Amino acid sequence: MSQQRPFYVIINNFAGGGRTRQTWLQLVPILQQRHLSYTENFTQAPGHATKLAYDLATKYHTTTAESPILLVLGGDGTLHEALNGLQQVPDNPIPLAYIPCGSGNDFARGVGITTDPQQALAQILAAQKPLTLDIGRCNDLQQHTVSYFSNNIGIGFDANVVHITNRSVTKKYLNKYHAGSLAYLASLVKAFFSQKAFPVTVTADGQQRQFKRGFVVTTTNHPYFGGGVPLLASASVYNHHLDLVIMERVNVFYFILLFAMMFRQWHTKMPPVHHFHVRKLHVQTSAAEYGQADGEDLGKRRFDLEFSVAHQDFWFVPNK
Ligand SMILES: Nc1ncnc2c1ncn2[C@@H]1O[C@H](COP(=O)(O)OP(=O)(O)OP(=O)(O)O)[C@@H](O)[C@H]1O
Repeated sequence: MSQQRPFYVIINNFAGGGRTRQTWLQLVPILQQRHLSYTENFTQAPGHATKLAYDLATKYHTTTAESPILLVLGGDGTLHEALNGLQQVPDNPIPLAYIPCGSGNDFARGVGITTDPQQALAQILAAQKPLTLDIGRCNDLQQHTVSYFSNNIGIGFDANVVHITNRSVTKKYLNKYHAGSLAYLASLVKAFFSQKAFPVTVTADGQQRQFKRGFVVTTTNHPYFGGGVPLLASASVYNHHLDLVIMERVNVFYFILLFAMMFRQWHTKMPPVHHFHVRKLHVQTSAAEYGQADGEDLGKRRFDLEFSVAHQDFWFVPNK
C-alpha cells in the first residue's frame, strides 16, 4: 500500500501549552512538497477528537474507497480521544498516525516516536503498511462503559497527580517554557501527602489477591507514565499482555528510594511493589479514589474495572 493515502488531520491547539498550531504550520509545506492531500480539523472542545475520529471511521467503514490515515497532533489526551473514537467502530479501516505535541508524550516515548515533529512526520511518511499495536480495553463495571487506552489507567497516586496538575495554573505557565514535565513534578509532592493508602482487590489468572495499602495501582500498555517515568521497562505494545504495577503506601523516604530505583528498574524487586503480567485483569477498589486514563482525569470514585488487550492499526515506522 502506498503512502499516497490522504491524511485526515486532527489538531488540538490546546495541547502542550498551545504550540500545536505552529507545529502543524511547519509540517504543511512538507506535505505540500510531496503532493500529499490532507484535510485539517482543529478540535473545538474536550471530547471533539473522539467525535471526529468516530465520524471518520463510520464514513469509511461502509465504503470500498481507500480510507485516509488519521493524523493526530496533540498530547496523550488527544490521542486517547481519537483512539476511542476509532475503536467505537469495529473493523474500521483507518490507521492512526501521531505527532506528539503534548507536555507528557508518554505514548511517543513508549513506542519509539520522536518528539521532533518533522522527524515524527518522516517516520509516518516512511511507513508502507499499518503497524498493529496492543492497546488496553477497559470495561468499567461501575459506569457500564467500555473505553480504550494507549498508555495506562491508574488509580491512586498517579491519578491524584493528574487531577492536581490539570487544575494547576503552573502547568500552563511551565508548558509555555517547554517544561511540562516539571508541572507533573510539582504535583508529585502535593499528591504524595494527600494520597492515603487504600484497599484494592486484584483478580489475575483466576487468582484473587488483596492489598490493604494500595497507593499506585496502574495498568500499563508500555513502559512510561507521568511524563517519562519508567513504571515498567518490560511493558510492551507487542507482547499482547498488560502489566499491572501496584505500589503500596510507604513513607516519603522509602518512596523517594523506590522512585529513584525505577530508573534502574530495581523497584519491582522491593517488597511494597507487586507486578502482574497478564492478558486479563480485574481491579476493584472499595473506597472512592482518583482515577486517570492516558493522563485524563476520571474523577474520584469507586472503581471496578476489567482489563483486556485490544489492537489498533497505527501508521509509522518506530525508532529503534
Ligand atoms: N478546543 C479545545 N478547548 C479546550 N480543551 C481542548 C480543546 N480540544 C481538546 N481539548 C482538551 O485538551 C486537553 C489536553 O490535551 P492533551 O492531553 O492532548 O495535551 P497535554 O495535556 O498537553 O499532553 P499530555 O497528555 O501528553 O501531557 C484534553 O483533555 C482535550 O480534551
